[in-house]
Amino acid sequence: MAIKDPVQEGLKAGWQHIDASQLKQHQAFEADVVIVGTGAGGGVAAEVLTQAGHSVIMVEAGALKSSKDFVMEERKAYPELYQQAAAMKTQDKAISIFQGRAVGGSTTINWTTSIRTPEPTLDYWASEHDVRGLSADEMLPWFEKMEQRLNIHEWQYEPNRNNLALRQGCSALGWDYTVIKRNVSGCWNLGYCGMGCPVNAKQSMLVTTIPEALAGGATLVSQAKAFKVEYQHEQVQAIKAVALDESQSKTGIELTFKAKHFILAAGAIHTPSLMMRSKLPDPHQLLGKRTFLHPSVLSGAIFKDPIYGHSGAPQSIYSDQFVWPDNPQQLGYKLEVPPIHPMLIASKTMGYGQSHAQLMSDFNQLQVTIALIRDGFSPESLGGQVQLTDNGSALNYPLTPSFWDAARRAYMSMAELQFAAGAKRVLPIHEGMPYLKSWQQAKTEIPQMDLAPLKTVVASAHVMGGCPMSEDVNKGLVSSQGRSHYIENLSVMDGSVFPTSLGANPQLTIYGMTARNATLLAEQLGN
Ligand SMILES: Cc1cc2nc3c(=O)[nH]c(=O)nc-3n(C[C@H](O)[C@H](O)[C@H](O)COP(=O)(O)OP(=O)(O)OC[C@H]3O[C@@H](n4cnc5c(N)ncnc54)[C@H](O)[C@@H]3O)c2cc1C
Repeated sequence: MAIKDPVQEGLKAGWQHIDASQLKQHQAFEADVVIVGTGAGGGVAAEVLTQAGHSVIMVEAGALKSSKDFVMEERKAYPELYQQAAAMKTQDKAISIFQGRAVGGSTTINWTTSIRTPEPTLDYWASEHDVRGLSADEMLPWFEKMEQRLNIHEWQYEPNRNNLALRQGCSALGWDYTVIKRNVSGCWNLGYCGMGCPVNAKQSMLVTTIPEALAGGATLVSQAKAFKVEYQHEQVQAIKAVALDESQSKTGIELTFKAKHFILAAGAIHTPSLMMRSKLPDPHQLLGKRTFLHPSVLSGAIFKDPIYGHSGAPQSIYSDQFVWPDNPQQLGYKLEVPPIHPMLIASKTMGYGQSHAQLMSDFNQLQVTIALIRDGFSPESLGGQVQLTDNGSALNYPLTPSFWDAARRAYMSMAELQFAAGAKRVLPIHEGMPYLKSWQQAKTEIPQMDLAPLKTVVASAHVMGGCPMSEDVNKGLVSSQGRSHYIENLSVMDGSVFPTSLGANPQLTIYGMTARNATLLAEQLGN
């Protein structure tokens, strides 16, 4: 069956796409609006502004790939579509970070879970961070608009066995669980969303908003990495970028982008580091601080029957049983499962030699539950700080006692859940931890675990914050509409504007907020 490939079709139809790796001369570009980054924020902003009649240029460091390149192989997907070939880590190497680097950004490789911003999070932003206009009622039409645009619906089919175990455990224990809404259309239930959707069912930016913007006359410049925002008298004059080749090396070609208005949408870590490198005003020293990760701990479980966690929609059930604990000083955590692919699991689990070989030989029976810890809601949870390095940036994210307290509670919950779902053995993913044979044993062993950076496996696919929004300049660099407090013609529209993490997967929050903010910007810019 022939797969419809909107990217190849668009290119044939004459989209304005410039692959900067092929340029032989320095070049200058000009439009009404220049957008840096084409992920959840950049993609939506490009569509909204183009539809409002503005000329738009999208500048993207990654390459333009399409379903013909998505061949369901980790060895190809990670180097081609992920930041640092999916091996990115925090400065002390204690947390693995997954982020996209391709046209479509992280949406090209994400797992399609689509959740509105939890109401307590929006309330907290209003009360503690002076965010205005983003209450649940005010955001409702924007979520509805994006849910319709990206075909976001509850997953109609039986969960794969990895997710089923999460549901069974919750049912057995009487815990809350929810069927996940996904942004897919005609999904084949393959399970390879994280390697780029080979059948274009995932309604990522790559096949929705970016094609719409390009069909409406926008220009896409791929393999072009912005390195400097030049400004004078509270106005951005230009953004400078370098062309990159396939191996991410600079080709020596420089690009200059001029516009009436500039939008930074390079994602958390990268938007703040671009702003830091450009020495944009930051009188209250906020830039790059309060970068959040939903740092996640993992629990493996071996079942008698195969789980085949690589196959089927990667996420279709979550549990919010523990996200909002009664004690507000405690960090809460959301329970989900990840897709289980061999390289991902081999590199994100512990052990070596026999113990690792044993784990990998049980691969098809392996169920994995993750607990995403909701960071940023208390003085004990300040997140990380982006720091510039000689060749880029790094995130310094200290794991604090309040994180370890949540991690230990999360290991307990996950083990209880997995045994309740019928697991034969449970393995908290932590250096030296033996398989636990019963919930009784887990209750004895988990409180003794010597949790520590590099011993405990911690990972994140949700990078947020670092350029917070607030109406109070002491707390935010941009307004609740994403407009810079200091530079008149600069906005930020991506996950970096979150004042805290969310307690939910971030893509729909970014879609909804950007739809709102880009619509307001389009009005402000006039026709
Ligand atoms: C493996 C994985 C699974 C995920 N699963 C889910 C999920 O199921 N549900 C969910 O809600 N969220 C999920 N997420 C997270 C979600 O996709 C992101 O939170 C969201 O896409 C972030 O949007 P953004 O616009 O902030 O940045 P991104 O989508 O990351 O886009 C930023 C873009 O900017 C580009 N860029 C960076 N620096 C520069 C520069 N200097 N010049 C030019 N371009 C630049 C990058 O290459 C990238 O393409 C997942 C993420 C990953 C990595």
